[in-house]
Amino acid sequence: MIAVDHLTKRYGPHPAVDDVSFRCEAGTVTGFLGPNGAGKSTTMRMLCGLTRPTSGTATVAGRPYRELPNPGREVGVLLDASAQHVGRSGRETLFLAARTMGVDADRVPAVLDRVGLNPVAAKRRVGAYSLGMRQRLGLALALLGEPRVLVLDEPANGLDPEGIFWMRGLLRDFADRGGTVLLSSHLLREVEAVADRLVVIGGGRVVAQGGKDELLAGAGTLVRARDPHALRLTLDRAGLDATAGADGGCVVRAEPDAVGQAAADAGLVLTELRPAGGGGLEQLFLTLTAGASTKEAVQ
Ligand SMILES: Nc1ncnc2c1ncn2[C@@H]1O[C@H](COP(=O)(O)OP(=O)(O)OP(=O)(O)O)[C@@H](O)[C@H]1O
Repeated sequence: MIAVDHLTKRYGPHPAVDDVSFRCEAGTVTGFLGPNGAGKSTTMRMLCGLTRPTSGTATVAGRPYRELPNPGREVGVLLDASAQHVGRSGRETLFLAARTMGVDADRVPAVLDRVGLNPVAAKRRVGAYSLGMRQRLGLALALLGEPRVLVLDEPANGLDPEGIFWMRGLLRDFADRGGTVLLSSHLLREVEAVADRLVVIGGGRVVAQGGKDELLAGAGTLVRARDPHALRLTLDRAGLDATAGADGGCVVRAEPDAVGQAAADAGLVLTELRPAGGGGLEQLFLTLTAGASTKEAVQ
């Protein structure tokens, strides 16, 4: 289990992470989403003892990471796949990590196989690996100690579509066997496919969290009118809270019935009216993080 409570990190006057709290339970995959610079990596680094919080706490299995007696046996961490020693082979990297963690070296071939690094690839120097191969090796390192918790920052970076599909299966299987996964990703469709719960962060603060289905269901109403300006005025006058969505539409925090009625009362011609969650996670993400830098975040 992961518990993050009122976690805050300031660099100078502005908080990179601002009073963030969430839980990740056993048996679930939690998708951690946010635009560039939202504070995802900083939160994960604090969770893994790499960055000291200004205030608040983060624990794995009930303890701060730095107090875990053998952290690799409790939590598998993949924060930066390019941080591996380039002069060693993948196999050597894993053998060394196994010795450090007190894991039986016999586990190494099985873990290599699990992440899809074949014996030829495993003997090559990491310096010659593609980013996708480094991600697989990073995942192998994370899984080596048979932890119950995985913390993965952008693990799909550099993976091809087949690799992304494979990783989705691996994470789902890990959670279905009772593991806990916290996963940050820019690939919203992948997160949508694998996550049970979502934590959405923007400008260092949690803007939404909860079950994926529940968040998608409560995403409000997407409405478009022939005259967008008149629509905004009408929604304002009706006291309906609206955010400009993608492509000139508005996402309104109200049921379609209330939005349609307000438009009809004002004699507006609507070209679209539907639950916003029908647009999936991408639409929800854009709505929740509107105003923050989302340009690079949606792929
Ligand atoms: N060591 C540091 N010193 C100063 N500012 C930092 C440092 N690390 C992060 N920041 C700032 O904190 C904010 C959050 O950064 P962070 O890397 O956590 O965001 P992110 O959500 O992981 O973004 P991305 O998706 O682009 O990786 C950014 O404004 C960033 O510039």
